Amino acid sequence: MTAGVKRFGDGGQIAILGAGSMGRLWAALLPSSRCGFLPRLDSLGQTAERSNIAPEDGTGHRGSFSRLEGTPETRCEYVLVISASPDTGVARTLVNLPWLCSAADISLLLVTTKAGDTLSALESWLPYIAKDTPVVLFQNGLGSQQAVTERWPGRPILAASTTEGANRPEPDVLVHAGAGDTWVGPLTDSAYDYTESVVQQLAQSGLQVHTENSIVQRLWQKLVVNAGINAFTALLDCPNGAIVDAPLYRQTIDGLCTEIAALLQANTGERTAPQALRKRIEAVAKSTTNNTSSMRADVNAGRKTEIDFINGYLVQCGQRHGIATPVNQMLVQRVQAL
Ligand SMILES: NC(=O)C1=CN([C@@H]2O[C@H](COP(=O)(O)OP(=O)(O)OC[C@H]3O[C@@H](n4cnc5c(N)ncnc54)[C@H](OP(=O)(O)O)[C@@H]3O)[C@@H](O)[C@H]2O)C=CC1
Ligand SMILES: CC(C)(CO)C(=O)C(=O)O
Repeated sequence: MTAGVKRFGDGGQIAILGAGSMGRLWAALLPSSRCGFLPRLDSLGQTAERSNIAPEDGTGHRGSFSRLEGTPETRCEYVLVISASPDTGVARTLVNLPWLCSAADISLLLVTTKAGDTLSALESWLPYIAKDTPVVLFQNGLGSQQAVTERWPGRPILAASTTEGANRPEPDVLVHAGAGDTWVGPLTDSAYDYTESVVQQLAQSGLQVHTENSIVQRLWQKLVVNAGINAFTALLDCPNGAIVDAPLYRQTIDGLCTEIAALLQANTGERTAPQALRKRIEAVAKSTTNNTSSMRADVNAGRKTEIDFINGYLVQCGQRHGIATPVNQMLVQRVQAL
């Protein structure tokens, strides 16, 4: 592996695939002259059929995106509400960014779809994007990242793990609800040389962005917390802090942490006692006591949850390593039944 820092077109476009809460947050804070959203190609089927032009078979270097030729540029407008800083109070800014009609000039791709949508969203766009364009995956949980790197092992693919919090109380309002940290690191071999440059570019947002060469380890740390909080909040329909007193949680958390400790060791080599994991989960539940978790929000809005990439991923790991995961299985089944 070479140790150099790869420069890539700093003047190129930063394209965001997934114009939801996370995508809109980064888009609003990165330099606006360089940012735009990639539309859903599935919703543009008619345009694609009419143009009748196929992508350059996997070379991705064609420099233009024929499918959307003739499509007028449309804009995505929303209000960014920053309630993250107790010092500055609430600030509002109008954001107006393009839906991109061309993939020609993309020098960095941020993927902010939900975990379950990531592979198909990338399947539709990557054939048009240059093969040396770094792709940063922002999904929570694990499993979707591996699916992407197995599908495109030669591309520079990175992952981000973030504790930023964003939500959309209304379609055209994006609330930056909690300032946090974002760690970015390489998943594929060719991504190593891009990491510093990607971190520098993301840091232009003003958010705290750090290089993390052990990004999978970092994703596991977040997975542990999500596995111990999200499903309980969805099943109990309560804010994060309320789970710790609920009988369902109190009766199953030690069993859950025993499963996670064994899986953590089998997958990453990290040895952490189940009690320490429980402490970590409860510290986050208490520090985010009034939060509605993403899974509770998804269930209440009738959306598909990310359970398959959180407790469901742990069940799959258990099957691979011969580790029993009855509590994780119970949580997956019960959330799926909601
Ligand atoms: N929000 C947060 O605070 C945090 C989120 N994360 C993680 O970030 C990821 C995104 O979360 P979040 O932003 O909240 O989710 P959202 O549901 O708000 O956004 C996902 C977006 O992806 C779009 N999308 C889905 N499929 C496609 C496709 N094929 N092509 C183009 N766009 C597509 C959706 O479009 P449509 O609206 O049309 O369905 C939606 O706008 C998740 O994995 C989440 O766990 C991590 C930390 C914090
Ligand atoms: C840490 C936690 C539980 C905060 O709400 C989260 O990441 C989520 O809701 O998905």
